[in-house]
Amino acid sequence: MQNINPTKTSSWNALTQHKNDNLNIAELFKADPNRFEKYSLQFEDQILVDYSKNAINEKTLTLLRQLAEECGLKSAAQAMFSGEKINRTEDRAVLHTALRNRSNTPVKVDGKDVMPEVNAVLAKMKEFSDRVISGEWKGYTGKAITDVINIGIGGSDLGPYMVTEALRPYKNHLTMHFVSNVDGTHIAETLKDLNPETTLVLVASKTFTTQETMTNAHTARDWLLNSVKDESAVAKHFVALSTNAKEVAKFGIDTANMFEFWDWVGGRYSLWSAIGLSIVLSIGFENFEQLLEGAHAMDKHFLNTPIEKNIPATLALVGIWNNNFLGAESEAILPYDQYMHRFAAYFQQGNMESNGKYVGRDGEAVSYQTGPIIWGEPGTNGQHAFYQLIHQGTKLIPCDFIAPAQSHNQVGDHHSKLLSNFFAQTEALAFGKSKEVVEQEFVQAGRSLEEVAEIIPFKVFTGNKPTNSILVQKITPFTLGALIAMYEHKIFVQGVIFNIYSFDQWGVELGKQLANRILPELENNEKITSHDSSTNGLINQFKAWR
Ligand SMILES: O=P(O)(O)OC[C@H]1O[C@](O)(CO)[C@@H](O)[C@@H]1O
Repeated sequence: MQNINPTKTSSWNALTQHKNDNLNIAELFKADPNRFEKYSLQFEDQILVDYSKNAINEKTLTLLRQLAEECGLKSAAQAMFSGEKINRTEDRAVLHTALRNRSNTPVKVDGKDVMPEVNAVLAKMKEFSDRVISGEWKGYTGKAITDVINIGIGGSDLGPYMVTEALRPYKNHLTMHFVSNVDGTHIAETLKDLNPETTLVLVASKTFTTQETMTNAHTARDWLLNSVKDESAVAKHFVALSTNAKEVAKFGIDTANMFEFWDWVGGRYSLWSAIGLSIVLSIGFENFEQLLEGAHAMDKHFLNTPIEKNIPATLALVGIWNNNFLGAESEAILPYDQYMHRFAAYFQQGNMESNGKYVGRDGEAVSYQTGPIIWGEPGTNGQHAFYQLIHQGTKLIPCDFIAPAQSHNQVGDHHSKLLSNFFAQTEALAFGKSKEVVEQEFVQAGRSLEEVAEIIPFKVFTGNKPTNSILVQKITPFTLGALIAMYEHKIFVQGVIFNIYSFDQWGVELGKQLANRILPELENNEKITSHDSSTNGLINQFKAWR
């Protein structure tokens, strides 16, 4: 991938000037009755992306598209899809798109087509999951599996957990559990009600060396062996999802029970790989295939659609406008769908671990903002918690509102009420409420303006808060796959323009290193003096109190 400092492009300069036009969303709507038609896009007649409620006009979009071109977006996308080693700092290709390459066209890494291996692992996942779901796979004492625990963290947890929750309406009889935290409470609370004879444990770890996961996996293994007291039981109750056969064997899992993936799958992009086995066990292989199909359809859209109609690219560019020119520091993802309650958490890792970088592709510190802070919660819960600040605070927080038109649970008028909130919020954020309207409302309520003069300012909403509305016909495996891929590509486009390496994560290493240094210091009662005074003080107080 090329090394292009975005701030040195002519479009960046022009965008900086254009910011001074101080676009106002309400005025833009007043001036153009066709704004929705112009600034909304449809995907396969199932996903509508309305980005019209942003402070953008034709000039903004033209300049942003020019920026993408000047930063080499097209060739970068080709490079990723064709297996070039765009993850330079780890010398790896980035091919989560190959995992869902339903067209099965060859994709080469170092001259070797990866598709036969991808298909072989998918076939193994199908065969295994069919046996577990049907009850043919028996535990050590001959009983069928009733519960599955996925032990993993980060990308080996967030993706599978988010998807199994989002697709709960498709799930079968198996009960899924996800254990990620090294806090013993997580595994203890999970194992408390489970029967080892009917529990299957998936140890999900790309590296198979992650402290949290390996600690939880050993605890689960001890729990099983305490109950059945025969090492051979492990083969019936433990499988590994990993790239590291050597460590899997060391742990005691037969590599026949290992579902492989490869170093060209980034952890936070791995739910499409063997890491998705918990998804397959939860909703069946055919539904998992639909998830892959949806993502593949979005991949093709991203790769082949001109930038004017390209959904991930458009969302990325509008995001850059808000982040780099209007000064927004964060972005909220707000699903109006209870099943999608982990969607924001999933893309917190997806986006922040990818684009939370301060060093550009030239090895120098960048002089501009890179990835935004991602946060969010499901719809109306957020309204009663943090929306106050989005509406009337001093910070600009662009929001993505996501909602299904059809609910999986048609309970009374719940869905109309939910969606009325979904529509109302973006309208309120964009258009606000002027002083005149506040006064009018008081007058209509029979109050005199003198009497209420003091409180009027507090009731004014300035509006002009940017939002995207993403309306999905129904959350199905296919549309969910497409939605996830849409956000993945948005992150990719932004990383290209930020001129950073989006697929490494060196920033998580220092904390891990220091924790490994501190761990032995906690194993005795000696006073610690090897750190700064704060860290020494905290460790010593911990030792006194434990
Ligand atoms: O799958 P593994 O190797 O256990 O890693 C888990 C997570 O840890 C990280 O490396 C960050 O600590 C993530 O990128 C990854 O998703």
